[in-house]
Amino acid sequence: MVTKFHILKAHTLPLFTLLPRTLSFSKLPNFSVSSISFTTQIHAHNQSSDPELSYGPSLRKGTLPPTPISQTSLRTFTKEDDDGGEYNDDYAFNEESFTRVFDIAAIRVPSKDCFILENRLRGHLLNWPRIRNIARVPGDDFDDEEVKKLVGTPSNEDSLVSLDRRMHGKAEGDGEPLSPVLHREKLVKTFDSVGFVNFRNLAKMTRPSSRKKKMVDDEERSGGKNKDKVGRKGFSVVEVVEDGLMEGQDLKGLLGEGFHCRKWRGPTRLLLLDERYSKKCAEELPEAIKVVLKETIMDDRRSDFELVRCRLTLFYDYWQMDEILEAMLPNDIIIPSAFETVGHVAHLNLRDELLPYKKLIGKVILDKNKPKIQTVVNKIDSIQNDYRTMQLEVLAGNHSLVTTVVENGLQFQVDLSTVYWNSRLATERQRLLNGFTRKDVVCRLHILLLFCVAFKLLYALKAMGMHVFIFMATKILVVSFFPFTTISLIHMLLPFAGDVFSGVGPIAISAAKIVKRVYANDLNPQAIEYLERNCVLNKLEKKIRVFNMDGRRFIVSLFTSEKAPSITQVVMNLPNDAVEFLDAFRGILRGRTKEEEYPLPLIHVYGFSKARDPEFDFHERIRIALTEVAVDVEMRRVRLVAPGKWMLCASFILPKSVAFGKPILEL
Ligand SMILES: C[S@@+](CC[C@H](N)C(=O)[O-])C[C@H]1O[C@@H](n2cnc3c(N)ncnc32)[C@H](O)[C@@H]1O
Repeated sequence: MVTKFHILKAHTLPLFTLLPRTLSFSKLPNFSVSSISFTTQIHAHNQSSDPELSYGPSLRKGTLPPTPISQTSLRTFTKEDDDGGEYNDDYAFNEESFTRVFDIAAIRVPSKDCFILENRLRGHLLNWPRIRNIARVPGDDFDDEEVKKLVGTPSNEDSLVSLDRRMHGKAEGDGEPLSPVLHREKLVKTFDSVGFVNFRNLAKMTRPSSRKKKMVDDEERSGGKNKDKVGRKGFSVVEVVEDGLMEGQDLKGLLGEGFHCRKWRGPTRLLLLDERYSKKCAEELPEAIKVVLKETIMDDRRSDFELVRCRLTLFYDYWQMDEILEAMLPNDIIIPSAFETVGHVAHLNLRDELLPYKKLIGKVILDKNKPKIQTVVNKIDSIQNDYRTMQLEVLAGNHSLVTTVVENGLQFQVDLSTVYWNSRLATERQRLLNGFTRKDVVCRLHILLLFCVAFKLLYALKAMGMHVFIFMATKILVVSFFPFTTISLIHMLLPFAGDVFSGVGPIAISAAKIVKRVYANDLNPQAIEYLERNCVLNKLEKKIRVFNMDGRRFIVSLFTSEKAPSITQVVMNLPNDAVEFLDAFRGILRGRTKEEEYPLPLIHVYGFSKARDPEFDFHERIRIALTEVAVDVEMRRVRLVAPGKWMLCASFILPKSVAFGKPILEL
């Protein structure tokens, strides 16, 4: 899977500066340097001072928080070196420098009206991505003063304590019998885990849900750092700075003399207003807001509105990956545009100019894509070895490259450091396998159906005593199905497939869901290990036979065995070299009797071509490898792998003259 995260764009605004303060090199594996230390110093801007800045949240707007950046947020990464010793990969990554504070205005409304008003005022609300227009602040559900008034003024300190205890559900000890709920709560507190054995339902009711538990765990891990943050992921917080915006300018001006600004009573919510109204007083707010609020008051005389000034703080977690990277990387660098994901691994292919920032990029990608992404790697070199494995460097996260990929409903375990895997080929594999269904099963089922209908007809004719017709029908059957003799019938009922370069089995295992049996082979013993695991993982081990040998030898041994007549499809997915292996098919059926009855396999071979006419070029190479003048090939472009370099798939029925010809190979 490829994740796009940014349109290529060099940033132009000079408001940001990344100051690679110290670049201390001593022990990095390939550079003979070990640590790169950066401190980002990103200048926030007064949100309203630059009219050129567009609407919406931006790291280039807002202000920095008043408190100084703590040293604890400067993270140091420690990892093991090749000899098992630890070394510091020290680069300071300052998450707090991405905190931005925005001054905004809000209307405090009764909670019962908030959704209706949100709908009606939508065009005038903040409408920032991932920030809800309706905000909550601590204490917006209760008015303690009001509750105390209702209960009566407590006479002394003891009764105040008692009142407080009751308001917070701790009624025990003040003489009142416990309510059933409080009684249950008390029971829960006094039970240990053994006690739950006798009270299973109680345990179920009181045990925190796994989600809640996870949130608590996260809270503990962050050392309470997120405690004061609100929002879905704790990435933002809204605080009321000033009640009643601007001295003496309450909503009377906005809503007319009949409106009296009163202290808030009962549950309330904040409707965050458009950032353009942040400094506006009540009179300056648009007419539309005034009309809506007036109508609401007319409908319900108890409704109150209050214009308040708020502070909206957005933390590191709020900003998108591209915003953070754009802020951190120097202005003249184009930030990475995409990465591929393989299970929990994000796979980058960084350009040279990005290599000094690779760890920073890795960390941002990891932070912004957790928990799905657990590891970020960079491809070090182009694929050059026989097993087509990639050399990868772990940039961030855990160092395990063993991951599980789900493709077309099947699971594949892979170790990216030892086996080949390419998620980009998922669609191609599916397309190829759709062809399997059509040609091997559907078409064969049609023929079988025809057989059944014909025999049923014969039976009916016999029952009716129409012997002349039986004779004629039998004759037609024999003539029309003459080519389908015993071997052909086996072939029809048991279509088998061969995968010469199977890797960990994405094609072989998917094919096993369609055909009767698959013979899968790979030269890489590690790939074979994972192929076997994946067969079991997908409960298809009974339908797949696994081989670990050279492709040529595999082709020859497959077709010299008694399974040969059943092999209907052969896949050869090793685009760099597969075509060179086609010579193995020459003479594979030589010496077989009943030559004309032998069904010939459909071969799918992949290849690359940089030629001007890639199809012609690839066709030529196929003909040369088979030493055959005429081969009827169906050719398809799969994808452009590099500028001017196509990956192609050629499918053709193995020509009889090749299969029964003189072998080129002596294995
Ligand atoms: C491009 S990968 C394709 C794997 C698989 N079909 C897939 O789509 O993921 C090619 C595979 O061929 C294997 N291979 C390379 N040379 C081989 C050879 N001479 N004989 C058999 N397998 C070979 C490699 O180990 C690798 O797993």
